[in-house]
Amino acid sequence: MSNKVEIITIDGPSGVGKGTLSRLLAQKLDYALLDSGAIYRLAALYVLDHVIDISHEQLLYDELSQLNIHFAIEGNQTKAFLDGMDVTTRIRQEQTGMMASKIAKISIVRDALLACQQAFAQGVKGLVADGRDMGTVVFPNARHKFFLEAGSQIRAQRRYDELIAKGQKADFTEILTQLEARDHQDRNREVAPLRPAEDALIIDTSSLDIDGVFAKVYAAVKLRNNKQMTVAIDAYYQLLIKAIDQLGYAPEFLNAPQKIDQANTRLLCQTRSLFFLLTYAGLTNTQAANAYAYKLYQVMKSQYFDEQSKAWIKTQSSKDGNDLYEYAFVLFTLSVLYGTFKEHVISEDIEHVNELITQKFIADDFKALKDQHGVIGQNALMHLFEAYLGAYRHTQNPIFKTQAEALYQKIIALFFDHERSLMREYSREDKSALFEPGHSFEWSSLIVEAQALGVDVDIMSDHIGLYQAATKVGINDCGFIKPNLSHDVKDMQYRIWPMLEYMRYLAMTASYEHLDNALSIFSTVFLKHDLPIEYVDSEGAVGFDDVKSTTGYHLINCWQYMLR
Ligand SMILES: Nc1ncnc2c1ncn2[C@@H]1O[C@H](COP(=O)(O)OP(=O)(O)O)[C@@H](O)[C@H]1O
Ligand SMILES: Nc1ccn([C@H]2C[C@H](O)[C@@H](COP(=O)(O)OP(=O)(O)O)O2)c(=O)n1
Repeated sequence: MSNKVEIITIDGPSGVGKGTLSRLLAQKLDYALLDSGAIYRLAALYVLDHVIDISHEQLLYDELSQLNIHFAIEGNQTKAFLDGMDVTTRIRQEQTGMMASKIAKISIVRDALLACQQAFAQGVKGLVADGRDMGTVVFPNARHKFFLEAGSQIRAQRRYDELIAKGQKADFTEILTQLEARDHQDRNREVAPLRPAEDALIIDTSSLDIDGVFAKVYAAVKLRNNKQMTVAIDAYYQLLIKAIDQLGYAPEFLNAPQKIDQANTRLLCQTRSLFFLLTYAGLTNTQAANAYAYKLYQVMKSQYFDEQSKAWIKTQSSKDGNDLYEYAFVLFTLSVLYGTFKEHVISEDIEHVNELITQKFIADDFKALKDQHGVIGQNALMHLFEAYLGAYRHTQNPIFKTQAEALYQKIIALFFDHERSLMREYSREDKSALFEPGHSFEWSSLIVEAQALGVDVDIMSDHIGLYQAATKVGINDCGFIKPNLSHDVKDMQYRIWPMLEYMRYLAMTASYEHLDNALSIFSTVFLKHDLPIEYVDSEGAVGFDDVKSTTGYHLINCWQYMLR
């Protein structure tokens, strides 16, 4: 982001807690504070005091763009002044608020007050901006955007309690009616209506107290500024593009492309690297990353797509020979690619690979997989489910929603262990069945994502239960969440990807406290020289100091939710 001043925008309806939160944040971070509502209220008071005809737009613009206002901090109160007069109490009266909301609908008024609001970001190291359109209009490039929500009853109750606490008279019904009228006016106006910016984090404060809201927002700001993760992602990106420049495709071992063998050209590396590049480009606005992604797409297609039969074929086998796994990644990656480039040819590719998967695996109820392995890899089906979600998200084609729902039912029947509340690794009733916590974390995230997309995942919608069960396994059996590496665990149990999947779920569900903690463990254990390292042994030593192309997928997937 080009902005050097760190700007945090807090938008939302009346009584949701914007002002309270903004003050706390500004204090904690030692940033300046913009209460834009107060500016609209000062303008409203000016209009009321001078009996200005608000239908006379030119007059309104001339007067309001010259408004003589200032704020002064006295004790723990911010006082507002209009033409040198202290009007702190008067601007808080509801009739002033109502007039503020009324003039706020007029486009020319918003124009007149824009420069005055933006000026708050000058000459300060940081700014917390509280209002209705801070993230959408006034500071669209702000680094951190939040939108607070809460039901109108709750918000009216807060206002009521506030007035009673101040010893003032209050009528709940009247407060509620006025608040809803103002909400309606603010949300439905044509110019700069109250709505969350696309990149804002929406926080429902209904069941959170002030400390709870503050903790969430403060932690989210800290996470977004998490330098180590950002540095690791950038280092990974540099390594990846260097390898592509050298070889023309994505190799399996990014830091040792000399380890080239047949497997290095496999489809999977191309898809995951492509996903990394596209997501990286989206998050950092690096156009070159998109160009590399497109290049890999062409490599992938020239090597693995048969123009004559219009089929994706595998010319080289992956390590585990699990075709579906790779095809699922092709479908997933092509969907994200389509989301970026919107090319017809990519949507045709999506159709081809979807057709192939349906014919080769779904039509015979995965018999081909069973014959091949005796067991069905839960992981391959999970990635197919993920691919259907991605395809539905990026193409909006309802067929993928239907496919996702059908597959989900199938997977739950095959793999969900109701007793342990975990996903089993193998389909057969095998006593040695594995419970890989990393995959259960991935499942937890996928359920959250499916729910957000409106995909029916009712059969096992309890992602929290799944996450908790997986956390227990993760700590007790694998130990990867623990910072202390000296206790007795099997070698190679500290793997980077389950840790990243654990963190992705925490980021998706905004469990910031745990995430912050996990991140510090992650950066001390898994980052060496800023690069994400695959394995650490039970002594805490780096087992494999490889940087694998597959890690990029987990890394960027986690990061993208940390930034939301
Ligand atoms: N999360 C919360 N839980 C309970 N009360 C809150 C919360 N946030 C704010 N309040 C109280 O609600 C009232 C309105 O908050 P305020 O910050 O003025 O809202 P806004 O600026 O969005 O209109 C205040 O009395 C404040 O102390
Ligand atoms: N950025 C802003 C801030 C306030 N307004 C308008 C709409 C609001 O109803 C009024 C009063 O805002 P204020 O934030 O003081 O209101 P509350 O404290 O939330 O009740 O001003 C706006 O349109 N844009």
